[in-house]
Amino acid sequence: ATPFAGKYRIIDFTLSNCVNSGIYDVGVLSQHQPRSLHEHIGVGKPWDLDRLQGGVRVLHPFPTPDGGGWQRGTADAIRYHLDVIEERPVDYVMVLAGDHVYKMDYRPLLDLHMQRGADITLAVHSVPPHEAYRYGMVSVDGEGRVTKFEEKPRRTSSALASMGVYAFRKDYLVDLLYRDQAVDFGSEMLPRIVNEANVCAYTFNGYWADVGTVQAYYEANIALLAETPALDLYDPEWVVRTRSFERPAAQLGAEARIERSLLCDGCRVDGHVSGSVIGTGVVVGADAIIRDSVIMPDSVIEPGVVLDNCVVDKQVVIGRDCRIGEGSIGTPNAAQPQLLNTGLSVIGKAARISAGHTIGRNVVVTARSFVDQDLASGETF
Ligand SMILES: Nc1ncnc2c1ncn2[C@@H]1O[C@H](COP(=O)(O)OP(=O)(O)O[C@H]2O[C@H](CO)[C@@H](O)[C@H](O)[C@H]2O)[C@@H](O)[C@H]1O
Repeated sequence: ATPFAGKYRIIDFTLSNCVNSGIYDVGVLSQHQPRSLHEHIGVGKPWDLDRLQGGVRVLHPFPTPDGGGWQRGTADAIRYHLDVIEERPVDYVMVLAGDHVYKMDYRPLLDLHMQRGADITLAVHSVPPHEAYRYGMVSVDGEGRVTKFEEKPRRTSSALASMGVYAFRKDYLVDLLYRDQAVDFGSEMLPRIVNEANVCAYTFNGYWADVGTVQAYYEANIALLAETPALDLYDPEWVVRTRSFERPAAQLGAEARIERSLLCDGCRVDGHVSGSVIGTGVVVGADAIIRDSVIMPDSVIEPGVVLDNCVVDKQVVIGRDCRIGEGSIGTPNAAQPQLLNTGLSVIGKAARISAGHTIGRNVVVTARSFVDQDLASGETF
């Protein structure tokens, strides 16, 4: 449910792909902090998923008599709710990641899956060699059959990443989850079952970003500011739907300057914004400067603040004249290895930073904290 591109949530992309592909029966598996996901999805109205038959439902983990209650991976999460799948009169089930930004019609993938009579069809996307360590890497024979699956290899000769988008024959999925107690598709099941099952690959060439790290999240937001972004959010043929609240138009003061940025409804800007994504309802005070940053909805940047290379979560207040994102880019953040050397500073949800402080790069301020001091590059507060 993390905001993306100022007015969307990341889950909107997958839900919109479903309905734009004619899939109207969707379960959303949640685990961590499900409340905002629940509030966002509600009964599914924005996606036309508020239905008596099918529609969308959020599926939680629950305690079981044998001590279960916490899903240990993607396969385990589906095993918990297997009865929901079993009771459906369908032949095919798609399993989709919820933290990806992409516009994909799943129908050609399903067509291929049916034509080939596959047990599983994996959507694959080419990635550069230095990113292979983040993905399940797939080798495919001349007929499109997956011959090898290596989860997050250090080295590989394959350039095709599994997108974490799977089509299953329902009977195969149900049987697999009963007989195989592995908890994760990518790290445990797929490397094994490519040898015994009919696993096919479907190549997707469109824009696709797994935004599961802060760096990838930031880059995917900033990529929207290109003259012709790879991800077109203005395409009337593929509308990305979201739950939006009625907000007044964005308002710019007499001294405001905005360049190469996205500005959402309900904003009030009096300062200078460049190369940034400014979410719904954000306030940018006079003489504030925001550069190359992502500001999520309803945060307040008070007058005179300077922000560089920041990701600011929702409902944050940054007090007057603070300077964030200064100093050496290379100072590593020991507690947050994924931020190492990215140079980004991250301010967590509803944090308060009192006036006049200087905060360096690679800094993480955790959600709801109150910062009343300077923070050097690489610190976590
Ligand atoms: N217990 C749980 N309950 C509900 N949802 C859960 C869950 N555990 C994970 N998920 C969701 O499943 C998706 C993928 O999960 P992970 O983050 O564990 O895998 P990762 O992205 O590292 O690799 C995976 O995705 C990449 C593509 O991004 C593939 O290349 C790789 O093979 C594959 O393992 C995410 O949307 C995540 O939120």
